Amino acid sequence: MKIIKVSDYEEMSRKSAKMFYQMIDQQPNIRLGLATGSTPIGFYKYLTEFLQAEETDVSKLLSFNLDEYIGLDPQSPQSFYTFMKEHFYQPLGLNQGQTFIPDGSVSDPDEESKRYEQHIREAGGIDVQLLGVGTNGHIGFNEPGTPFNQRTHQVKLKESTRDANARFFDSKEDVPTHAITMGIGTILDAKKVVLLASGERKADAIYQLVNGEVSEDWPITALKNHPDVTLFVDKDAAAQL
Ligand SMILES: O=P(O)(O)OC[C@H]1O[C@](O)(CO)[C@@H](O)[C@@H]1O
Repeated sequence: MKIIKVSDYEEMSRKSAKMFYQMIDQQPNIRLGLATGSTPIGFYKYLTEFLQAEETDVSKLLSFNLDEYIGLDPQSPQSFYTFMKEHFYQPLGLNQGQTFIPDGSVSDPDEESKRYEQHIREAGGIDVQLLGVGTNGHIGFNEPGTPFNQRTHQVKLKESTRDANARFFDSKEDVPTHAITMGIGTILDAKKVVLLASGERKADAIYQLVNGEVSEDWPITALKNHPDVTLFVDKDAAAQL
């Protein structure tokens, strides 16, 4: 694992975005795996800026998001689709034929999970997967205890995760109880993984990734089994290293 220690959120966002910019520039038909949450907001801002400044051709890239809540209309303000539209798809003018995210509004989320997994496979897999990490070490919505070989599937969210994400909703009750997420097996199939971690809330998870044993108790430790992981970590998240 390559560990890039940076001073703060801003530097993490800029440096990781520069890395993605260079990969897109070199491989215009790259298949990106993307993430939502507070962590990558700065990353998307810089990546959009770099691509626009260089007038990079983004018409051939494909993007696949990690996860989506079940029971939210894609157009609802809290859906991960809306997040992606605002931070990445619209600023770059990406079209619906190149941006993919599980549809959490369907009547059969298990069927949707299978369809999504198959879609990734048919596209040839993911070249580089961006990840954030939950305070309990979750990646995507793969909570502690998730088998590492799982593919895209439906999950029941931990109350701690619903609490952590309640800030995006009017009240905790509005936070969906379930989601569709790429499985850890799906994530590990990406050729390259780039993980962003900022802030002291992430320090335990980063400690486990770098110094802990591989264990389903900390889903992030699955990345120890991947041959090409780059971690961008700021001072606060690296506090226990
Ligand atoms: O970046 P944040 O908002 O701290 O969230 C951390 C993780 O939680 C999730 O948003 C899911 O709860 C992940 O997608 C993300 O990587």
